Amino acid sequence: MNIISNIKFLEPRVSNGYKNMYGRCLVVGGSRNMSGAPVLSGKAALRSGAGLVELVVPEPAYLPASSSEPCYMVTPADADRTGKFSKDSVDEVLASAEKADVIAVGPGLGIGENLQLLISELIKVPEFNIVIDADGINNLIHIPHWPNMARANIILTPHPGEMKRLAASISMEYSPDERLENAAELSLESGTIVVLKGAESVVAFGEDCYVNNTGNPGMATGGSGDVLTGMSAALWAQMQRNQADEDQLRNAFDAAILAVYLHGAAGDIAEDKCGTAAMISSDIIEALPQAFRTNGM
Ligand SMILES: NC(=O)C1=CN([C@@H]2O[C@H](COP(=O)(O)OP(=O)(O)OC[C@H]3O[C@@H](n4cnc5c(N)ncnc54)[C@H](O)[C@@H]3O)[C@@H](O)[C@H]2O)[C@@H](O)CC1
Ligand SMILES: Nc1ncnc2c1ncn2[C@@H]1O[C@H](COP(=O)(O)OP(=O)(O)O)[C@@H](O)[C@H]1O
Repeated sequence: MNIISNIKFLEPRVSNGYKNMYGRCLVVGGSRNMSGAPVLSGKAALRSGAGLVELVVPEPAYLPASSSEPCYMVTPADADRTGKFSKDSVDEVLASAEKADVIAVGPGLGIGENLQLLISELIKVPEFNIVIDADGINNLIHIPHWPNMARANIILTPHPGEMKRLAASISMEYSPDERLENAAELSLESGTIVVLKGAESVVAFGEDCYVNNTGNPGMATGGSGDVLTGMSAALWAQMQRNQADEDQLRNAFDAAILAVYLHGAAGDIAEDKCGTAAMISSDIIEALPQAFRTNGM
């Protein structure tokens, strides 16, 4: 195991920079009763510097998502009777995905066969860079032999409950107390970057592991993982644009480390302002500008 402590920050923007230089992020998520989750991811992606952010959500989530923030674009897609993405929506989502530098999939998606089809179509595409979180993970585990099927570059961001399910899906031993070992093994077995969330989140790229020291228990509130998802996508989009390095998984690793660090730093700023009990996920997004500025970005 190699413990990594180096954090790569974003390069300063060039004076003649324009939005396309800073990456286009797509958030694929939402359902009738979880329209807030992709909104949190989309807002966090904007506040983390993505040049363009698009949300694609099933039709019942379109109005709440589009009225929550004017700075991202929202595309409605076909929904089934339960208010989740339908089978017909898969091609609509793929059309948006082809335009994106990084795709974040999962927040508020729900679980079902159509969603498993959607995820399997996304992970098959070698050119795609994908952050898979929340119900993205809860669907991924139902796709037989998913690590063999995956050709895209992938960051997985499980909380400990999701980590346990991911481990079971590939017949991997799981022990809640061995966080570094679990994250490293899942990364090696699946060829993905793994962010195992919780106090002292672990980011693993095979045997290379980073252990985070920012954040606090006030972040144990609904939606704070959705914020991290949007941040990871935005930082990855900017890092791939700013580096000649073609190794997308290395870029993804650097982006995931920076995202986890800044997410915790913003959580600490929100805690100073609100306290641990009263803070909510939106407070973490509000604290992002200060977290970026404190770190010279
Ligand atoms: N405003 C919204 O629309 C929100 C939507 N959300 C969405 O709700 C969906 C379900 O996410 P959940 O995480 O609630 O559901 P999950 O079913 O993934 O997780 C809940 C279960 O997992 C286990 N678990 C969760 N966190 C754990 C931890 N830290 N340690 C150990 N076990 C743990 C527990 O057994 C728990 O009952 C996702 O799509 C998510 O994006 C949530 O993020 C909350 C906010
Ligand atoms: N005690 C804690 N200390 C530091 N960070 C925490 C703590 N509790 C939760 N977090 C962070 O908050 C986020 C919670 O994510 P997650 O469990 O996916 O929530 P949700 O599904 O509601 O969005 C993770 O990034 C996690 O690392």
